[in-house]
Amino acid sequence: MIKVGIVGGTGYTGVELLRLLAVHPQVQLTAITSRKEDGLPVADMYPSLRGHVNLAFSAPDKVDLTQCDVVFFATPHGVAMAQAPVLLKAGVKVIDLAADFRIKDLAVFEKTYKIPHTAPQLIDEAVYGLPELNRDDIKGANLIANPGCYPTTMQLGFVPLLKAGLVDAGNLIADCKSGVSGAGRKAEIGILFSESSDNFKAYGVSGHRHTPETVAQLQRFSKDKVNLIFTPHLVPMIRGMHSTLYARLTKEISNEELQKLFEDAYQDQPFVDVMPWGSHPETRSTRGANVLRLALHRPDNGNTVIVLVAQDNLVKGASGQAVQCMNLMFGLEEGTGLNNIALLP
Ligand SMILES: NC(=O)C1=CN([C@@H]2O[C@H](COP(=O)(O)OP(=O)(O)OC[C@H]3O[C@@H](n4cnc5c(N)ncnc54)[C@H](OP(=O)(O)O)[C@@H]3O)[C@@H](O)[C@H]2O)C=CC1
Ligand SMILES: CC(=O)N[C@@H](CCC(=O)OP(=O)(O)O)C(=O)O
Repeated sequence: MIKVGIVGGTGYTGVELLRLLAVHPQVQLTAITSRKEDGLPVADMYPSLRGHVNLAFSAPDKVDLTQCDVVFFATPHGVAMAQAPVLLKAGVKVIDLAADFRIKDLAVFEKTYKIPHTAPQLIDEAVYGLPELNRDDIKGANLIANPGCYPTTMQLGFVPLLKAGLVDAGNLIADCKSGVSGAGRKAEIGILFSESSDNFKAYGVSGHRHTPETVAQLQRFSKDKVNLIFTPHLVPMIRGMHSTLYARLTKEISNEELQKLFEDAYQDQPFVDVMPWGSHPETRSTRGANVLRLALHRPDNGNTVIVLVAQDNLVKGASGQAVQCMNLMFGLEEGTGLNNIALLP
């Protein structure tokens, strides 16, 4: 059994890890930290886990995480970088759901996140945890930088087009929407019920921290310089993310060939569903499941291709993806514990 520790067990991605790992056949949940809820049984806070998780939260300084085989950091940016060096030295694998190791360029990281990096020596060693694009490296990794939720949708939607050299890399547009759980479980005016329900707005339009992460990853697949306009929006739902991606075709290609390009790209990828041409993937069809659904459109058969992408921000956009990485790192079948179907309706 893999002994698992979770730092930040009270937050949304932390408890989503618990939901997935509590029924994972190869995992023994060993330690779950919370600074505020030291001693509280996990199931008292999250009754859905009654009968499945018998642990209590522990203050971070009261647990020895080096007894674990792998530690997930479901914490704000800056926490994993402080603890990863000691854990890695002790032979513990680390999966960070935050951004500490996602950006390889230290100056870009520090400018984007406005914090100094305290473990820059680990940045090169970290592997970007998007299995569909990085599977072999993840298998051999000790330190995973789990992707951001928006970047997952943008990469899986744009990469087949960029790889095939079919679109103008300098003119990519992503119009994305997230449910409110994307902002985490914290008290903040903008995510109060009265502010975010029955409401709809864009945010981060002049610059969002997911742009540099996404551009750097997309650039790996493009000969031409990538330029991305990314606009996130907050939608009045709890879970779910929908991205509408626009790219300009630069070569002659039929709709059938475009569809085949995506079907071929993802045919061996169990967690990416390429829907029939012209479909409309719904966030509801991904709720609680580690799946990303996408579909292609081309208005009036012109030179703009639109990729619609839907996922659950907490599962394929965060904790499910992290478990997918863990499975690969420990030589397990990639889908172990991740094959449940989305909620209906
Ligand atoms: N929500 C989402 O959809 C996604 C989130 N992410 C990323 O995952 C990470 C976690 O997000 P999310 O679960 O939403 O966040 P939450 O705000 O819901 O939870 C944060 C957790 O971290 C703990 N924590 C906070 N500060 C510290 C600290 N200094 N040391 C140790 N523990 C700390 C908190 O518990 P306590 O205060 O009790 O210690 C809490 O359990 C973030 O980096 C986020 O950007 C990535 C993809 C999607
Ligand atoms: C709705 C909402 O606020 N979403 C978050 C994205 C959460 C996430 O995936 O971001 P990181 O892991 O990179 O912090 C935001 O836009 O900041």
